[in-house]
Amino acid sequence: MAPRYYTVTWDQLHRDSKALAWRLLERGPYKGIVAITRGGLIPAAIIARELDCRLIESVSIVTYDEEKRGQPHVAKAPDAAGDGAGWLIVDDLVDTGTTARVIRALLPKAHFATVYAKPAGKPTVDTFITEVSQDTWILFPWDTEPQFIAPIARSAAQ
Ligand SMILES: O=P(O)(O)OC[C@H]1O[C@H](OP(=O)(O)OP(=O)(O)O)[C@H](O)[C@@H]1O
Ligand SMILES: Nc1nc2[nH]cnc2c(=O)[nH]1
Ligand SMILES: [Mg+2]
Repeated sequence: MAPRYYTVTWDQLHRDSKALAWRLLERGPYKGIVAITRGGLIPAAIIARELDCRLIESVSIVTYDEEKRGQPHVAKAPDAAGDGAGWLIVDDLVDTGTTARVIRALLPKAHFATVYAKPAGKPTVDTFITEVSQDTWILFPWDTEPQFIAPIARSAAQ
């Protein structure tokens, strides 16, 4: 079945990431933030700014090639962060929870937060802001660009 799409604009991503920062504030302070590249980098930057956190670590877990899911592969493990105690992990979303399970194995004591969550991934995340259905594919601002769309009257006539 073709997925439905949920398009997230820069403004919306900024607003949703700030909402996540508000929720995370009461659980802090954190020793630092671990951003899961690449999707977690922008939310992590916004959250780091709001939580006044300057220590940012990155982990690269590659699970998808566009919309096709493969075996998760750790392209870069965390250099610092130990077992994750006192650290905050940030990603843009959880879908199946595959990436989350890999990061949890690497940093079992960290707090894991995402901006968006789908039902299958929800049990793997500690804090998130917006839930979308499992058959929805989230399109981030970096996945899209504005383009010409024909007037409704013209496209309806075809
Ligand atoms: O819960 P899951 O089913 O594992 O899916 C969620 C992960 O998939 C996407 O990353 P992706 O592997 O596409 O890499 P990217 O962040 O570099 O685009 C997204 O940024 C999450 O990290
Ligand atoms: N952009 C994007 N990447 C994903 N990786 C896993 N699920 C998704 C999704 O819904 N949107
Ligand atoms: Mg990712």
